[in-house]
Amino acid sequence: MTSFAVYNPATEAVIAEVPNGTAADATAAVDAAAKAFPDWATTAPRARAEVLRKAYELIIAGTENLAALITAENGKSEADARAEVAYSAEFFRWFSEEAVRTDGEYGSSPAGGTRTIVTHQPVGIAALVTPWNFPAAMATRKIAPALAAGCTVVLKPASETPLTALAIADLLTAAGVPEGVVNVVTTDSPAEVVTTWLADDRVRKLSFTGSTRVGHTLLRQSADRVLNTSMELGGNAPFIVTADADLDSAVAGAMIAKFRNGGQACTAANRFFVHADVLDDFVARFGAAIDKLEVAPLISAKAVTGVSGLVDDAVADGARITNTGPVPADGWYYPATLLVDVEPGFRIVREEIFGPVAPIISWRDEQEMLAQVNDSEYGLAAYVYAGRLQDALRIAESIEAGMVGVNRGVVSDPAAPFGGFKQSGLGREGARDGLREFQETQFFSVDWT
Ligand SMILES: NC(=O)c1ccc[n+]([C@@H]2O[C@H](COP(=O)([O-])OP(=O)(O)OC[C@H]3O[C@@H](n4cnc5c(N)ncnc54)[C@H](O)[C@@H]3O)[C@@H](O)[C@H]2O)c1
Ligand SMILES: N[C@@H](CC=O)C(=O)O
Repeated sequence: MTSFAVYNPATEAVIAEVPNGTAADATAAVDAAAKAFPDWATTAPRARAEVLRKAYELIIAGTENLAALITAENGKSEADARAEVAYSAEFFRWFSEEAVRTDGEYGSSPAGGTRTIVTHQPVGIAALVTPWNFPAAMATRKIAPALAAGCTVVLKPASETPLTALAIADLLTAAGVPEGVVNVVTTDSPAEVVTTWLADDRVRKLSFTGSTRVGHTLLRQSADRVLNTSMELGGNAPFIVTADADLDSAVAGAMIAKFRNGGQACTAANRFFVHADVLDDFVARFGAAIDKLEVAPLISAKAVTGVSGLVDDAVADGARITNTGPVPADGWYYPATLLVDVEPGFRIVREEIFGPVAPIISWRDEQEMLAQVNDSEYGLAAYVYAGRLQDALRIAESIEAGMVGVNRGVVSDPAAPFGGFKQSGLGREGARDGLREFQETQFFSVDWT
């Protein structure tokens, strides 16, 4: 088999070569998953739960190793990498607890002639496709519920970050996951591998996390077999600050919502709507924090070009750069940047930045601001900072987004249903909803006459 190179974004050096999987490897992975499925699907829920719990413990115990791997291939800071390891392990703990809650329903028909028993079956072999920005968590957010439900999986990690997925697969084997239950195919020809899976009748589920652009393609391909799909796609999160918000708290939240993972998060605040009465104060405080912020590198040279093009266009349209943070001379870096005098129609406001740039829009009229907030094909995350909870909730309820941080800059939580409205996706991950994505609902209609 041929191989492809994995790079360290901070040094641009090659750090590993991994197998370059082909269509034949994709089919071999499904063969293994198909062989393992009958036993895993009928393994007692408690036994599956204990394997998942062990996986949680092993990931936590191996935090330093896994975090170092994430930093090496993704470039994120050590602190962000450790936080990601804890977050990714948590999916195994949460779904080990959900695996044993095998709920169903029992009812009777209105006329009384039948009894209805509703149950949930594992959907079958699931194809999982994940991005590079959270190489551990985006994989475990799918693997944990799939295994809890009794599914076996084939996983294609992003070609930029295959090492973390391979390390997680090893940890799962050590935790007692049987051979064939989790099968990783690394490749730099994603379409070849994923198309093979989508065309294979034995694959019953696609769970994809990545861009809306690739999501469109995979949804079209999935239509041919009416494949069960879960899509976690792009975002364009608004961050709203009202006139009476606690500005210290809003700036602290903005730093997390914008700069966690260097802005390379689907949930990253992409456009700031700050009330005109507090605009200068907010910009001064946010700018002071940005001046000191050293960001991690972006994932690639192409990503740096993309972010810098968005900023250049915004400046050409009339925006002003008020603050920038420090960056090293080498590596794929773009500095933390604050932009003011931004208008809602600018490209930087309409597209996902996926980098450490914060564009600020000023507002006075709440309805006008909400219309601008909702004028987007995306609807993943949003953030609201307001002094009165009822104002925050009124605004939150008006936003077309699946997740709203209310006076906080993070929404991610394995126990909450993560997902988006509109073109940000279909379905939810985490919580009980995440388990349901890997189950088929079945009912038995029982004669009662
Ligand atoms: N909603 C969420 O939960 C969530 C989480 C993380 C990232 N994202 C989104 O992911 C994007 C960034 O990640 P990315 O750049 O890795 O996304 P991407 O869409 O380029 O790639 C995602 C995955 O799809 C694969 N892929 C690419 N082209 C393909 C094709 N033609 N056929 C099959 N597979 C293909 C990639 O190799 C990778 O594994 C952003 O838009 C971000 O918002 C969303
Ligand atoms: N930020 C998201 C992942 C998307 O990038 C998360 O926290 O799960």
